[in-house]
Amino acid sequence: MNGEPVVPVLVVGAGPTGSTAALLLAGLGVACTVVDRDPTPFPTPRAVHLDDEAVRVLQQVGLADAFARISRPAGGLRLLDARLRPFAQFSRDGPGMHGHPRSSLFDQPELDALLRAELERHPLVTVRSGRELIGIEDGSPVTAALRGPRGTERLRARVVLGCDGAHSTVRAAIGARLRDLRFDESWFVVDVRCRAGIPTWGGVDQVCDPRRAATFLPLPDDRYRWEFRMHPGESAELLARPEQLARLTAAWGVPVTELEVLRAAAYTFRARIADRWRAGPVLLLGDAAHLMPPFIGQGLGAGLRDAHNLAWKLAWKLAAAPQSSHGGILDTYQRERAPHVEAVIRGAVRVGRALTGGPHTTAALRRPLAGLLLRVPAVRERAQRGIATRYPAGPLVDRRRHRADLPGTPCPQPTVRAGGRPTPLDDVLGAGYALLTCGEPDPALAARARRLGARIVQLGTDVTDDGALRAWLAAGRATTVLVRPDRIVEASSPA
Ligand SMILES: O=C(O)CCc1cccc(O)c1
Repeated sequence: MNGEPVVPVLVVGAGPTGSTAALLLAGLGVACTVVDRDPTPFPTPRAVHLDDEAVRVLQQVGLADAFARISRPAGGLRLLDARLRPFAQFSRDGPGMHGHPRSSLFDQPELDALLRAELERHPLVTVRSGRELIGIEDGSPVTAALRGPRGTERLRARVVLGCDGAHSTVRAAIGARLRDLRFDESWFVVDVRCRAGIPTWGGVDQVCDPRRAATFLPLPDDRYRWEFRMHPGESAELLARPEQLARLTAAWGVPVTELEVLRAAAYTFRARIADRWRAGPVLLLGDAAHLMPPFIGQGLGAGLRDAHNLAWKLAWKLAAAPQSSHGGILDTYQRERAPHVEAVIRGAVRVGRALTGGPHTTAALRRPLAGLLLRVPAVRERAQRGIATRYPAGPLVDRRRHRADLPGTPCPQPTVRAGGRPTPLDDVLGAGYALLTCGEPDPALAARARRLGARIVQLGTDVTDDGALRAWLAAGRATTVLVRPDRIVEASSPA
């Protein structure tokens, strides 16, 4: 066993979070072995929504165009009463700050196929499907025991990433516990094809009916998803019967005979967060670290943000790059991600309760109350904005320099002109650190950028844009920002 080669990173779980983590790492020159329990990607749809910041992560692994082809931009979220009459709408029209549609709906098996093909193509990634992790032995390197087609195999790795979902074996192996954020509801999830089409406005509909809360999502092409809150005593088998399905979907006006059911299953929507995301070289990402109800469509996006936050830090750690100021770089992973994810989970729970909870009297009040609340500009602005990442101050988020608003938040990605051609900003920033400036950075920041090997991007010379970047810098009282490889601003120079 000791003569066996040691792989730099073992990724457990080839779902979108694990696959994206492996591709990000491979893009940074780190070889990964990805193992998955299932011999082939899981064929049924699960996640259906990503926001623009999450699609920007897919862009970093070269999949933004392919994702655009398999997804449809969504108009936003509407709240409907029990008779499907809209009473509030949160629009996600127009380009977001990340250079992608602010809301996209897709069918997960298609995303899985894109990611799997990319993994298979990458010379630094090895995929070993049909192998289930059964244990991890501490040590340096770590030894993972895998049950595979030829019995138990052992694999040694410098780092193990647990991307193995809600029932994570890696989580159990490091003794992490899930903290309960108090949401447990059983919902019936039905994915269908309807060749005749179901009339939609192009966004997500949330039916705020306490007797039968429901969500309706128009996926690409002729696919659709319904989610119905289940009543005590109901089962997926019962609700999947044609007469029950006809009753549940009647308000949408489609004969049940027009529906081809792709999947009908009961799900328990939960809100949980792991108390520790790392034990030495073993780390948790995605559903292994956190679970949230789907009411704001942020579950998978949180996993992709985890991968984005961690991959470059891990690459630096493994390369022992000259980041002497970044000692304990892996400690920043949970410190940054956990508060953000917890806020998102709590937001999803609040939305779920507000939209679908409570007795009939609450439902009667919901409509006028939503109307009133949405007249308050701050509330409206907050609801329209959706989820915005903001990491706390720490070793990689420097808010000490001046009254800095930008550190800890993402740098926008407009299309800029570079070398005479329209180019997404991230292509100009490159895969490492970048210093984006429209003035003279203060000497300390410039020196830090040099130490980090940052690419210097001068606004107005190297790139020009329509003024959005200057406006963003000015609003953040900055002339220069040091942008991390995950596009989060680490530090800024005052204006
Ligand atoms: O807020 C949005 O624009 C989308 C919300 C959404 C996405 C997916 C499921 C869901 O219940 C809501």
